[in-house]
Amino acid sequence: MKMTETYPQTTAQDKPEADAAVANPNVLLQLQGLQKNYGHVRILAGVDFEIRKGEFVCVVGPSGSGKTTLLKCMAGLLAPSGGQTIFEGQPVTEPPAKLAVVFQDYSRSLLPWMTVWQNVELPMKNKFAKAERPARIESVLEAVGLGGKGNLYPWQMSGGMQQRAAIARGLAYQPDVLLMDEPFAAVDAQTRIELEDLVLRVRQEFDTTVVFVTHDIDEAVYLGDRVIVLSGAPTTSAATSPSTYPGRVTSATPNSCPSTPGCAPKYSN
Ligand SMILES: Nc1ncnc2c1ncn2[C@@H]1O[C@H](COP(=O)(O)OP(=O)(O)OP(=O)(O)O)[C@@H](O)[C@H]1O
Repeated sequence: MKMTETYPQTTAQDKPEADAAVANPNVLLQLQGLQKNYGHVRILAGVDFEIRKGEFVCVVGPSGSGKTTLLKCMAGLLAPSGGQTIFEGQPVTEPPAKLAVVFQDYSRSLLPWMTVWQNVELPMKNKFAKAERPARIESVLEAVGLGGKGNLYPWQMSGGMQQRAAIARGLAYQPDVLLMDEPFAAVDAQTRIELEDLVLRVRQEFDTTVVFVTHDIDEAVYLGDRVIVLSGAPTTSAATSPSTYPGRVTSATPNSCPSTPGCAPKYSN
């Protein structure tokens, strides 16, 4: 992707926290005072939090609070106006190769002239040898309930099936972190429930770190090991809490959260 915005220049001396992220190998993503203005309008006014390996973290906030903006900055798709995102110890200045995004609008994220199989295979071409791909594609399609449907085109499938295909594409690539931007906002209530459970299941199966943006607090509490609450714009990370959903099985270590600085409940405004 061609980046059209210029990233603020920083030096190693400006960001001692980046070194801290390198020093703590469990920290995968770190947002440090992330700011974003559109023209003179400030949307993100300094957002700070960190994501550890294996966590499923939901980011929740009201409409217009800048959730999509935040996710795009994290993904390197949008340059912040200030602050930075550190991914695996490096400042994000372009989309990192080990990061995948699933967007809300599945109808525009899958390429309509390619079959589901081809859509899933596309990003894998830069990472996996040709011989490795079929088994992996079959396994992720099976995991998302699209086993045997690889020959269908997106326009031959329901909205829920298309979003399953988009999730499969994100997983097949085997990213270190999967960012999901309100991925179920456009599907019906029944499909949404199925897809929520699907995401929890495949997250366990593929041991993926997930950052899931939603405006739905119930969905955030149901899915997340941890929920980060954004204030309204100009937005800060208003609170971070461990989820208390009973019976939660995770591959991460959320119980350690309350005793660690980034996880402790935090009120910054
Ligand atoms: N490219 C842009 N140029 C100018 N303003 C923008 C741009 N993108 C988003 N905005 C504005 O920034 C604010 C935050 O938008 P954003 O889509 O990030 O919020 P959101 O929390 O994801 O909203 P929603 O939950 O409704 O999807 C909104 O007021 C929006 O109109």
